[in-house]
Amino acid sequence: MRSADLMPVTVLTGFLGSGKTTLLNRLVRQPAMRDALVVINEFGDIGLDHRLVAEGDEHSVVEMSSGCLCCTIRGDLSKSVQQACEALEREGGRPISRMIIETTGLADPAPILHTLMTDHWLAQRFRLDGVICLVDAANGVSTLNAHRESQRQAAIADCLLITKADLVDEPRLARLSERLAEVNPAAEQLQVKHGEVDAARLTARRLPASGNPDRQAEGWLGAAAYVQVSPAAGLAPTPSEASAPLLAPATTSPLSRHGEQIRSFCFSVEAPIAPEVLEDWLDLLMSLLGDKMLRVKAIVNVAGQPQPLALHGVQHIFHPPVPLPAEACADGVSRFVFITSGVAPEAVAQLFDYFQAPHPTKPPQAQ
Ligand SMILES: Nc1nc2c(ncn2[C@@H]2O[C@H](COP(=O)(O)OP(=O)(O)OP(=O)(O)O)[C@@H](O)[C@H]2O)c(=O)[nH]1
Repeated sequence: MRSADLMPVTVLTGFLGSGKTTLLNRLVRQPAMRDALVVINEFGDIGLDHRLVAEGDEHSVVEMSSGCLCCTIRGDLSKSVQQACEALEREGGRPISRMIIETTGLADPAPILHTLMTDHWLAQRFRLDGVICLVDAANGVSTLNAHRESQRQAAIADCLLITKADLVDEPRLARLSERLAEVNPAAEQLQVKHGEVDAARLTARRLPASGNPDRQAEGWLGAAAYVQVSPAAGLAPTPSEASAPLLAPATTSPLSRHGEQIRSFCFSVEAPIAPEVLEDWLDLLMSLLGDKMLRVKAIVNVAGQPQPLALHGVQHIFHPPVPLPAEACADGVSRFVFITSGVAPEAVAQLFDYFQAPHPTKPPQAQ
């Protein structure tokens, strides 16, 4: 099945009490979400959230409450979705056309995206449309500072929804907005009150499908918002990083003040990239550092290919590449956005140089 034919999945994430259920309740009432399958993951013995979600076909809401989707019950996602689809079919219900997954407040979204990409049944039917992260305006900054999960949720998102904006003043909102831009410079930020948002706004940053306009691909990548890194020199290392092992996380960064060090950057390559260089480089990066790769997005000019390719990876896995219209990479520059947990940009740049070099000698030392 072509990527464009797969059903879109929206992952709704956000820390405890950030307003996910409130938002979902509003979303499912909108015509654009009429045919959505809603998966609600709750933690604890008594799941309540699903009861709060608006009426609708009983099979269009799937509750998963025996554990957290990102750790213990990943395999159950596929089974539960499959059962819901079969039940709808058996009972003549409306076929679904998209899925929304509400994660628990403590979930790390990366393993959930990984499951969507690697589970055979799911990957044949669904594609990630976007990750929406809700951040509570009243507690957002302190939550980001105190909880690694909250930083990861914000870092990986395509769109950041600042909820409960009615509870705080403008300076406080501005501080939160700045902090979020540190963690995730490319994500669009929207303010939401009591879950009121147009569903169409949340689906505007999806992974481009063949034939989509190039502007959409550009928006999806958001490359311009990141620290820029290029091959050969990479970024000049700071004195403390210069003597550190290449693949060890760097110790100093403006983003390392609070808990986990999220490092995101855009690596650009001007000349077309030979397919074997691309494959070897990404294979090695993902096998050495996959668990630190929260998200990788790229639009690549591959040597000998008439169309640029969109790549999308999470942890050790990449989606099948999606060919884009030539205009999506009009300047011929390949751009890779890396959102990582502590991966130094130099590691990415130097590994690329190694594979790009005509007579490589020895790969850089992994730690
Ligand atoms: N004032 C105000 N309250 C809000 C807003 N959005 C949500 N709330 C309230 O915040 C509380 C938590 O909202 P939920 O939607 O349950 O949050 P959640 O993210 O689903 O919570 P968990 O499932 O516990 O992680 C509820 O009492 C909501 O009514 C908002 O924009 N403004």
